[in-house]
Amino acid sequence: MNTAPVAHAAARVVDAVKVYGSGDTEVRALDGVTVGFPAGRFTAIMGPSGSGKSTLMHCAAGLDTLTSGSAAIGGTELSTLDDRRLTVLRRDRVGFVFQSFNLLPTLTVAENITLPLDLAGVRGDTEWIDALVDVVGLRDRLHHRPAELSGGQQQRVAVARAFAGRPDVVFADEPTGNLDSRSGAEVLGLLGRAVRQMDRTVVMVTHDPGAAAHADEVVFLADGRLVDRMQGPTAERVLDRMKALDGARSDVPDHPTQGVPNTQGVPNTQAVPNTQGVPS
Ligand SMILES: Nc1ncnc2c1ncn2[C@@H]1O[C@H](COP(=O)(O)OP(=O)(O)OP(=O)(O)O)[C@@H](O)[C@H]1O
Repeated sequence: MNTAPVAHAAARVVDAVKVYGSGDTEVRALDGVTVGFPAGRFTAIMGPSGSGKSTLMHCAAGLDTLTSGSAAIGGTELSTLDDRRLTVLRRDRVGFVFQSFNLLPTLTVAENITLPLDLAGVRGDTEWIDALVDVVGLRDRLHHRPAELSGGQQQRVAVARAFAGRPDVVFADEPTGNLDSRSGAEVLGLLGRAVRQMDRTVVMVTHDPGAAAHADEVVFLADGRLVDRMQGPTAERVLDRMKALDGARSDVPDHPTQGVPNTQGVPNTQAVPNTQGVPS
């Protein structure tokens, strides 16, 4: 498996290690992950519960720091930034979409979309924002407040807000977790369109093979390690891969040195399970 950083990565981590706690309570959430998220692509991060997906996303996005290794956004090493510069980088160069929408209830749809720009004191590119409003299909809702919208519409506002400042990369953490399947598919379609039609970059954590199938590529984590990458995923292939990872994990107590089965025929050099940090 090729784990070298991608040349034109919008974001990447190299030899990423994240350890929570110490001594008996130590959890090695990331155990030497090297992965690049290519610019202009939609990448999904999948893996069993507790495999380190959220930790990887948070560290790659500058929301949390690594214990060792490095993380970069668009060529800027995050470890070289003090807190103020890191805050500015997150504000100006990273967009976020969370499961819980995180809209401000007192602001209108239009105000929520431009909030990051308003906080930064910049006007933003009005043509770009206008185009975004059409892409997310909210033109007739611009003066509504979040409570007057469906969950799917609220998440579409959050998607528009994430892209409003043309960030280097948008990180989405289970963006369809609170949506019914139809609204979820709409939001995933939007993320895909933003990447393919508007040349954006998206990195999405998901549990859902159907959601991952909207991505260009899926990276799989198991026990804090990168164990596989899949180009052009389908829900069926992702599901098969996840079943293999889950099966491997349940084998861990009996076979502590056994690697994760690899159904893709890809050499699997990093697949020794980490028995630390695996929730029961
Ligand atoms: N703040 C924390 N303190 C201690 N341990 C943590 C902390 N955050 C995460 N962990 C542990 O790190 C490991 C990876 O957690 P993480 O949330 O990244 O996994 P995940 O793949 O996103 O899981 P899920 O799919 O269940 O959301 C788990 O064993 C988890 O219990």
